[in-house]
Amino acid sequence: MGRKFFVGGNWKCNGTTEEVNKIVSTLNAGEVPSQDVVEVVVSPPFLFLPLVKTSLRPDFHVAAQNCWVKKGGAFTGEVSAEMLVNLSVPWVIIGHSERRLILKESNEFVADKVAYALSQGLKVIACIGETLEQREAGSTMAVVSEQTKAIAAKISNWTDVVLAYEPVWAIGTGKVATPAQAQEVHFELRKWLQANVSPDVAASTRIIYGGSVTAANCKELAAQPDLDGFLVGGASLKPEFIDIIKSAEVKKNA
Ligand SMILES: O=C(CO)COP(=O)(O)O
Repeated sequence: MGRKFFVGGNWKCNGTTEEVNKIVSTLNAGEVPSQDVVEVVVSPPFLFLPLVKTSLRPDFHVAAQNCWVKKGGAFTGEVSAEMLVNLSVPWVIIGHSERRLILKESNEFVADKVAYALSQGLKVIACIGETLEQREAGSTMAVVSEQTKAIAAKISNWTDVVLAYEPVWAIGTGKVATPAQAQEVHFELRKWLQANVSPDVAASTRIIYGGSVTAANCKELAAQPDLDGFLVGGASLKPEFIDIIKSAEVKKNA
């Protein structure tokens, strides 16, 4: 149903000006499939967004890693959705597990952020995912469907949403979900969208996987039918990010 492969690079809280320039040069020199085949979005820390935006090749786009939950104002230390729009930053990552767990962002708070960012015209990479404890307790689907339900309750248009399934136990651990494990959750999430939002939204919304994705494991994951791309952490800071982008070809040839 024409879900374009999506590869996001989440740089998290990493980088100096020199390192950022180096990553951008590598990305700019990379030979990757055309924009018709893959959408590439990199997410540097706020401070580097203007630098990356002006120096990055035009077929790649940028995302912020967070934004404030409502209109800006007296909220020390926050960056508003309006500011991102003002700087022509098209995308924002919301609800990353590092923010949910370390900064205690609740399902409702994340959902409010998603709704507000969309209302301002931003496109949103909304992150969900279970912890190891939750997986071992057999509550993976209960957890990710609660997280998705909170978002679904507050938005009516999914066109500008990419859902990122990132099992917490796979993030930064080198312990990637197996293709079957990822496919199972992506399939269930799509089924959830079909039953609780609409068949159209289920068919058209991209569900991407994140958690220890590398050049070595991306192709097998990309081949899974309900997996529409990746949100890459550590490997997005390295030249192998180009190889991960190229895994979009797997889909094209599927
Ligand atoms: O959290 C992630 C992307 O948002 C994944 O991080 P890693 O690829 O470093 O495991």
